[in-house]
Amino acid sequence: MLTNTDFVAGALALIGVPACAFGVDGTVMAANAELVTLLGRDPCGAGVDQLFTLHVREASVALLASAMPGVRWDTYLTPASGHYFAVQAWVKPLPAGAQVQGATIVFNDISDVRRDQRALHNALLENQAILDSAVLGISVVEEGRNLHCNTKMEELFGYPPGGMNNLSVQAFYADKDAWQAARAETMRDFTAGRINVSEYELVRRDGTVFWARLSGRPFDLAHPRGRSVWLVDDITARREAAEAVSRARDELEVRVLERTAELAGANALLQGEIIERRQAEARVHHMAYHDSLTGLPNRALLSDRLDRAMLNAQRSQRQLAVMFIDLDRFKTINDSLGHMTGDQLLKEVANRLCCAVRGSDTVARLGGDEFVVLLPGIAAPVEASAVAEQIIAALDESFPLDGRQLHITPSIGICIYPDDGADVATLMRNADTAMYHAKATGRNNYQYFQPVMNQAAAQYFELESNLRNALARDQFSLHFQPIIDIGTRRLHAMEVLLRWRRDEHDLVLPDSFIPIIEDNGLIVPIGEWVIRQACEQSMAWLRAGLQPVPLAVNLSARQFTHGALVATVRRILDETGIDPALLEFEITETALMQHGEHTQEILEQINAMGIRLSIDDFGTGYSSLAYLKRFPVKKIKIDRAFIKDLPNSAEDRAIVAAIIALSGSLQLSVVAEGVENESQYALLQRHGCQFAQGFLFSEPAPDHEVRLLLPRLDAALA
Ligand SMILES: Nc1nc2c(ncn2[C@@H]2O[C@H](COP(=O)(O)O[C@H]3[C@@H](O)[C@H](n4cnc5c(=O)[nH]c(N)nc54)O[C@@H]3COP(=O)(O)O)[C@@H](O)[C@H]2O)c(=O)[nH]1
Repeated sequence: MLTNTDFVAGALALIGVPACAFGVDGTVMAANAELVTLLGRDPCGAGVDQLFTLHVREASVALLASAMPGVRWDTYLTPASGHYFAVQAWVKPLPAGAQVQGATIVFNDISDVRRDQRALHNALLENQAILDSAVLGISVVEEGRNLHCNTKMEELFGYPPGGMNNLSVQAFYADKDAWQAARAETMRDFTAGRINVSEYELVRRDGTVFWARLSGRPFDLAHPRGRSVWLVDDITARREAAEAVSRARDELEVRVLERTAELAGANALLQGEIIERRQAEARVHHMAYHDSLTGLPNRALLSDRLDRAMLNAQRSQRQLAVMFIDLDRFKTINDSLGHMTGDQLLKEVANRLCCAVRGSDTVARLGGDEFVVLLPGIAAPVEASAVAEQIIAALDESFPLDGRQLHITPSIGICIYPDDGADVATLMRNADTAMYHAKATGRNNYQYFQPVMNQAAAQYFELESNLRNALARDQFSLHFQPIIDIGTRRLHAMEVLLRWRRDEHDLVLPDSFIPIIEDNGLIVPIGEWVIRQACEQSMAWLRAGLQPVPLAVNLSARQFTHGALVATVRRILDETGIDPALLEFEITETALMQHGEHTQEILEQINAMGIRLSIDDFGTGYSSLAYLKRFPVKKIKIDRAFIKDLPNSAEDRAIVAAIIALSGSLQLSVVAEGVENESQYALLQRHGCQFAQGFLFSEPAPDHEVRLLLPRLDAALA
């Protein structure tokens, strides 16, 4: 028979969710299978309170006791396993007419719901924890309003907790324009399905600003205008640092540019200096090996080339020639016409020398008027003769310089390698010796070196060296040679002739030393000494009561053209007090002709002082009386070469007669030199020659002899 309890159990079985029924005494009367499964045990017979987990048991029993119809509450059951799980309990009392009194409890398993709730809760807690611990400001924005945000965001903007909620985002921008620009940019990115990342200067609650990096994205990229989440980072420090870095980089860049420019400048300067230095080195090198005036190789380069040429000649079994060239009387031109003209002449000479030799030959200048020509690889010494002749011919033509026609001749010394020397020094020395020999043999010629020349050269150098001290040692003296009036055979004048007493026994005649002192320039101080000495002698005769006669002093070409001559003579006249009428200067016609207008000028100045001028050695040079007419010359002296054979040579007689006749017509007095016998004297007298000089009357003699020829002043007055 079916009991009421069976009926209740049958009803419970139909419910389909865990359920049970309990009586008024609180004992479970029936439980369906779902509940038994859920609990893992059959609760029937046990107290209903035992269904519930301990911590909710009391509360649940209280609710059951209230027997409120339809009471529902969430509670926990404790299954056999010991785990509890969430259920919603729904109590319904058994109907009042029922045979059993009690109530049913239907359980709704809400453990999943609870788990989900818990998970959600945990997720929310997690999110909150994340939001609260985030170092970035995070906010949710909708329709331009900040719905809510994290603490960091509030800190960033200086708001109290919740103070930013529902605020318009515009409030965070400096002005409306900035905000609208940001919105437009955001919409552009969101619409394109991108997150928006931007940097703006935002405003805090207190009005201060800071630089923020914003990164926003819509919750749903498909709805760009919907809710969005924003991350905000204060990047002021980073920007300042970046700006500082940028400034520093800019400064660095500027500094680098400046330094680069500086370095470029310095580099350019350096390059310039390197070029300049190279040029200077090249110049120095050129200067070291070339003559600055003519550009020709100098002694150093010549030595080098000579060295190489000797090696080549040795290898090729050939010879070479060294030609030492000295320009005759160049110093006279230099002294008289000045260094500028002298330099010009040297340059022209250099050109002509270069033209006279082959390209493979070397023309060098050693200095002054000394040149050397090196002929490498000659087959025989005679080849040097051909070159020497070409050089003489090349210089033969006059040099038009400064409106003058200058003439210069070379003296050339030649020596041959290996016969005359096997090293540079010996070859140069021997060529030089040969050159001196060429000078001694009349200049304007060439001479090959011969060993015997060394002896002559040694003598020459000894002489030259002694001459340098002769003036200081008072070794010079004057001799005087009378010039006789042919008509009366009485003393007319005296020529002053220099003598050198080299030692006690050795009286040296001028022909042996005048050319040397002309060459080395000593003629200028020695010549001055002669003029002064002659003037003093004349004054001494006067003081001795003798009637002085005019003294004829020889002037060499070099002395004549020396710039200081006129001033020197004037000073001597002043200092000695001699009457200028008692002084005559004899100049060779060659010396006169050499310097054209310059000569004219000097002659006129001398003439203006009252000193007479005569032409010495007439007939040996240009012999142009017409030309001489231009000069203030009073007398000519016929060279003794024409007098010597006068009695026997019709030709000489004709020449002498012509000179005397022409001189007469030009109102020039004539002196015949070198008259040694009466025949010559008679002939000269017959041809109307006024004056004569020669051994027939007297050889040159010292003062103490010639003063005997001078009339006494008192006798002359009587
Ligand atoms: N610039 C200077 N030149 C000078 C000076 N003193 C002399 N000289 C020149 O030296 C040359 C030689 O002079 P010297 O040896 O004195 O010979 C002179 C006479 O001794 C010589 N003479 C004179 N008469 C005769 C003669 O009858 N027979 C002969 N064989 N010789 C004779 O002639 C020389 C003088 O000649 P000149 O001068 O041409 O009148 C000589 O050229 C001097 O000029 C000086 O101080 N400065």
